[in-house]
Order: sequence, then structure tokens, then C-alpha cells
Amino acid sequence: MGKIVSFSNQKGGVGKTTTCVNMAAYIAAEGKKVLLVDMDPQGNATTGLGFSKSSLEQSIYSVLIDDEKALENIMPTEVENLDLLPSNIDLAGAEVELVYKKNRERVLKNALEEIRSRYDYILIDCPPSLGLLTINALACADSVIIPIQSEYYALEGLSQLMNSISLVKQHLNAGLEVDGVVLTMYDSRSLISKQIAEEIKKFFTKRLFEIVVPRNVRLVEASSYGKPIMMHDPKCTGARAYKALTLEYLARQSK
Ligand SMILES: Nc1ncnc2c1ncn2[C@@H]1O[C@H](COP(=O)(O)OP(=O)(O)OP(=O)(O)O)[C@@H](O)[C@H]1O
Repeated sequence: MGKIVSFSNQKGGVGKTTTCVNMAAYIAAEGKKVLLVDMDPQGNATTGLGFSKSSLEQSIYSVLIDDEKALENIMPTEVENLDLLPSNIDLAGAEVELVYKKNRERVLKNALEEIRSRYDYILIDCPPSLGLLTINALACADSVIIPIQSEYYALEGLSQLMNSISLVKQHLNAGLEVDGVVLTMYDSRSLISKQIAEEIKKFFTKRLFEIVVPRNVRLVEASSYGKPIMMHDPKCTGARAYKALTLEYLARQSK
């Protein structure tokens, strides 16, 4: 059964999509079969992996709201071993439409059940909210990776997110674990970046997987459209950071 990992943080623009897309591509490059589920109505991962979110017939919306099968909505991507369950524009309304569905917190979990054995990893890119789309992603996940920017208010946001994860664990998914934190857009010349990063590390009592991804211009060019950096500039600092992060993550999984 594939491991389901949700990339969550209700704060916008912290690097969820960048981290999810790049880890998906580098895990796939290691020969593992990967599915990326784009649960973000902004659809940057969908665009970055080569699809138009306005003209696609396949989408996670059809799975969540129209009860279509996940398998019928999955697309192969240009990256070998990486499939996509794409987002589309309608997904923006799904947060409200889900309220009226039976088992509304477990629609994604039920939909992924039949395809889970086809993949080694299923990575879910969450929207910047703690609404029903994120709750669905957390309710079906084995673990969460939290991309977080080392900036003012990062800790307040992290506390709220951890409370929500605890609630989901208590009521919907007892097995949910926090795998780790990825400190994104880290600026080693900024004292604040360093201080906040230290605080974030202290926040967790048990030792978590922590990786720092530096602020990187080449990564911005690729990640603004959700493109994997390995398809854009595989030698830049950002690419090396995400590759190292992925390999360390995979090594931890096999321990
Ligand atoms: N390491 C980095 N260095 C510099 N810029 C980065 C880095 N990682 C991501 N960015 C930029 O930060 C912005 C936000 O990144 P991203 O879209 O991955 O965040 P997000 O949390 O998924 O956003 P949203 O909440 O809107 O879904 C993008 O413009 C991206 O190009």
C-alpha cells in the first residue's frame, strides 16, 4: 500500500506546492511510483506538470463532488513514474459543496482506497486553509510534512496547525503522524530567519525530519508555475536542496 503524505500549512505562500512537486519528482526519479493529488484550487502543481486547469476534463473535483473514480481522473505526467490527479477551477467551490456530502471528511480517503496499491507514494498538495479540503487530505494521510517559512508569526500559525492535526488525529485518523518540517525560502544572511528557525526546531519535543531549503532565484522561476526544478535547472542550489531533502526522507522511511 502506498504511503499517503499530506503537505499542509494554512498559511499561504509558504512553499507547500514547491515542496510537494519537487519531492514527488525526486521520489519518482528514484524509481518509485508516485501520485500527486492537487487539492489546491489555485492548481499550480497541475499547471507546472503541464496541464491547463481550465480545460481539463479530469479533476479531483469530479472525484470529490461527482463521485467519479479516482482512476478515471489520473493523468500521466512528463516525469517518468509520476502521475497527477489534477485540480481545476471548480475545486474553489468544493469546500462548500463537501459540507453537504455524506462522510464529508472521508471522501478523499474512500476514493484513494482503490488506487492506493498502485503507488509507492501518494503526495497531497493542500490549499492554504484548514477547511474540508485540508481535512480530507489529513483524514486519509499516514503523515504530514509541514512546509514553513522562517518569518514573524510562523510559530503562531504552526500552533494552530498542530491543534488542527491533533483534532483530526483524535476524531478521524488515529494513525496520523507529523513526519517533519521543511523550512522554506531560508535566508542565511537574515538574523530573523535564523532565530525563527531555531524557535521552530524547539517547538517539537520529538526529533523530527527538518530540512532547510535556501531562498533561490532559479527555484522561484520554476516554482512560480509549480514546475519541478529538475525539469528547469537540475544543477542549481534549489534543485540540490530538494534532491537532498528527498533522499534523506526516503532513507528515513526505509529505517
Ligand atoms: N526556496 C525558495 N526560494 C525562493 N522562493 C521560493 C522558494 N520556494 C518557493 N518560493 C516561491 O514562493 C512562492 C510560494 O510558493 P508555493 O506556491 O510553493 O507556496 P504554497 O504554500 O503552495 O502557496 P499557496 O498557499 O498559495 O498554495 C512562489 O512564488 C515560489 O516561487
